[in-house]
Amino acid sequence: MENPLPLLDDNHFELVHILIKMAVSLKSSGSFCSTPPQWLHSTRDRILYGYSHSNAKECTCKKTKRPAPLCVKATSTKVELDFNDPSWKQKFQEDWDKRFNLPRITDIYDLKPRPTTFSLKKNRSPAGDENGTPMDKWNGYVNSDDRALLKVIKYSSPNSAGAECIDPDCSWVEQWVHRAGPRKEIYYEPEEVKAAIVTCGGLCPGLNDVIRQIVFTLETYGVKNIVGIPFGYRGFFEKGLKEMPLSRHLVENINLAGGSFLGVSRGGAKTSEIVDSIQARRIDMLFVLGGNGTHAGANAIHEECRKRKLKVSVVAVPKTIDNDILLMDKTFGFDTAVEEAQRAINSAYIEARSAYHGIGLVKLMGRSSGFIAMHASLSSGQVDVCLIPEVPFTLDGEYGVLRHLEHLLKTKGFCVVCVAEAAGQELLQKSGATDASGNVILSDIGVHMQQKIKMHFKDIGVPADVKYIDPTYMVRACRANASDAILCTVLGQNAVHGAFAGFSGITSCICNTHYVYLPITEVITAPKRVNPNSRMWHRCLTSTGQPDFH
Ligand SMILES: Nc1ncnc2c1ncn2[C@@H]1O[C@H](COP(=O)(O)OP(=O)(O)OP(=O)(O)O)[C@@H](O)[C@H]1O
Ligand SMILES: O=P(O)(O)OC[C@H]1O[C@](O)(CO)[C@@H](O)[C@@H]1O
Ligand SMILES: [Mg+2]
Repeated sequence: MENPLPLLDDNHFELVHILIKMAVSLKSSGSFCSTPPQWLHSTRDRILYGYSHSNAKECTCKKTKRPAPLCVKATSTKVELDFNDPSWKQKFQEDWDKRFNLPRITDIYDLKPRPTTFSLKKNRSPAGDENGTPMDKWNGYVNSDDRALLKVIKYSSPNSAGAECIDPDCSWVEQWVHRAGPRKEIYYEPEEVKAAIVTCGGLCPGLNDVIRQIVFTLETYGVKNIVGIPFGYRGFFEKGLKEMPLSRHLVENINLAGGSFLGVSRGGAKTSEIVDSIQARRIDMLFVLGGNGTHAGANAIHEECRKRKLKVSVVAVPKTIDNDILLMDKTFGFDTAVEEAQRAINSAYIEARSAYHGIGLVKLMGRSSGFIAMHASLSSGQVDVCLIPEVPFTLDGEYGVLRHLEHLLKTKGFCVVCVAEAAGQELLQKSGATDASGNVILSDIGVHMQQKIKMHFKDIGVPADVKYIDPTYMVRACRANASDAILCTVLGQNAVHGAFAGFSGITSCICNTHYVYLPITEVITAPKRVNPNSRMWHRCLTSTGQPDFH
């Protein structure tokens, strides 16, 4: 839903028709390699939406042979709607409910729930307090039918800024998702549970806060056997890596430092070996903290457990400074990364402001999206040019960035540029290299721009003092700030409530300011990217005052 296509006139219908056919043929060939359209529409009022995907198997598009951001294999969920059909909304909603229904262990097991052991009323047992008042008089539980609305804006036109529409009229359609939190009934005997926690991918502020809250909440339920898997998925099969027993006492202070108490790693996604290990270790609940790749891995583990009919709940918590996971307001660590990034921008500003014809250049992380660069530019208010991968730009020529920098030096005497690491990749030579997880290693746009700026001003005979700052790992190796610490606390606690409620293959996240569970399959179809038609990007442009660079 990030980048809805504009309404098309009849002249473009043929094009849309071809696009839809391509989508269908790609789908039927079982492989989707570019960011899939959530929907396409035309003046003939047809819609295709709701592609659901299983895990990435390969990272090159079979059809185009081009590398894909997150190469995925399409599965069978697809609905074609005819907007002339008066019941299209109902059909949409039925399909929506199916897609967002949470997978649970009772789908494969015939299990009876038991009353929860989670109670914040210390003097009462779940069966009732000493006076016989039953716990169900305590309104502290979430009803399994509770829902939160994923979207709350009613756009009256598809041309409204940032509009996310389903039909050509942009009709209001309710999109409900499942509310997170403790249930009155649970599907595990806490005393018998073995729970494991694993942190994968790159570092991210808040990992320790989430680990800590998961341990606290498990203990509140009465779980005694809690372990940490060291160094990501690798810890499941790498010989010599031993699981770490965890307790409230052990993790009490880990949130005071950045990093991961358990260690992280990339690569080594061997689902069957991981599930062999889960089986051998008799793990009942697995909490997986990570980004897009980790979620794809968690879903593969969940599917494999189902195939083997194992009673295991796999619950993910979305971690990434990049904020590039679909549907959710933000991932934990993002806020802190933005705050740190802002410090780098501030230093660049001070350097540039104090130099004669100073140009401060800051490169910020973000593997496939420009959220950190956009938000840090907005929060600092000191950036004159913000460049993100979602908005193409040119450096040279009349409308290029360099000409604008000339103008800024002339008019205000200095300037600050913030560039996202994935921006302008088309201007650079690609190495084709990938990291251990199969992620493309990006070419260095920061160094390239630094050289281009220096050369340009030398060529035109204008002095320019370029100061380049690449804060790299500094933005993610720090401890969580206050807002992330709260997010981590809630997401960690909810992850445990979700596992006890018997869900598996879900992620614990925040949508539209409410805490919810989403099926992992719905959040891994593609990386989330900045919508250049969103109000946020427009606000960033208002703040920087930059023109279009093409
Ligand atoms: N499609 C996939 N299926 C199964 N496992 C995967 C998949 N993609 C990645 N993984 C595994 O998930 C782990 C983390 O992946 P990755 O390195 O891409 O980090 P991430 O979770 O996306 O986080 P970050 O935001 O730091 O990049 C790795 O061990 C990787 O092998
Ligand atoms: O930790 P590594 O392998 O250097 O990866 C760096 C990447 O990880 C992230 O920090 C998180 O995905 C990206 O912003 C960055 O591109
Ligand atoms: Mg990733």
